[in-house]
Amino acid sequence: MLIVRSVPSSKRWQEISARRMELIQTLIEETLLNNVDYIFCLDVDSKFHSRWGTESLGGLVAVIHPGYYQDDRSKFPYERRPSSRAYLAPGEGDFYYCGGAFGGLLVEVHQLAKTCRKNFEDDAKENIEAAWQEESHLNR
Ligand SMILES: CC(=O)N[C@H]1[C@@H](OP(=O)(O)OP(=O)(O)OC[C@H]2O[C@@H](n3ccc(=O)[nH]c3=O)[C@H](O)[C@@H]2O)O[C@H](CO)[C@H](O)[C@@H]1O
Ligand SMILES: [Mn+2]
Repeated sequence: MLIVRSVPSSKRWQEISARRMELIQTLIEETLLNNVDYIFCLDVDSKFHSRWGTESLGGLVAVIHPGYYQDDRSKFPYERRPSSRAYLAPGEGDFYYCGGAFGGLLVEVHQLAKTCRKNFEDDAKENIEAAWQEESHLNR
C-alpha cells in the first residue's frame, strides 16, 4: 500500500530539505509508533543500482555520501563554526554521511529526527544555519 502525503512548500530549498526531520518525527509520533519496527528515509530522486536487503536492518543506518567517500576526513563539509549545534571539531567524525538516505529501528530514527530537528531549530533562533542543514546535524 502506498500513501502519498503532501508537505508544505517553501521558497528556500534549504528549508524544504531541512524540514524532513520534523516530518519524520511527526509521522512516527502520529502513525508509526508501536506499528512498525524499521523506517528508512530517502530522497525522492534516489536511484537503486543494486540489491538493498535485510542486511541494512540495523539500529541506525546511514549511507556514505557519494561525493566524499574517497576524501580525507579533513575535506568533509561538516559544520565548522563552533556556534552551531552541528559543529564538529577537526579530527572528529568518521565518515561523511548523506542526508538523502538513512534509517534503522523506528525508535532510534525517532530519537535522531527529534534531535536533528531541535538542534536545527535552536540554531535558527540564534540566526545560524548549518552548512548543509539537516545533513550537517545528521553528521553531528
Ligand atoms: C545524496 C544526498 O544525500 N544528497 C543531498 C544533497 O542534495 P540533492 O542534490 O540530492 O538534493 P535534492 O534536489 O534531491 O533535494 C533533496 C530532497 O528534498 C526533497 N525536495 C526538494 C526540493 C523540493 O522542491 N521538494 C522536495 O520535496 C526531495 O525529497 C529531494 O530528493 O544536498 C541536499 C542539501 O539539502 C540534501 O542533503 C540531499 O539529501
Ligand atoms: Mn537527492
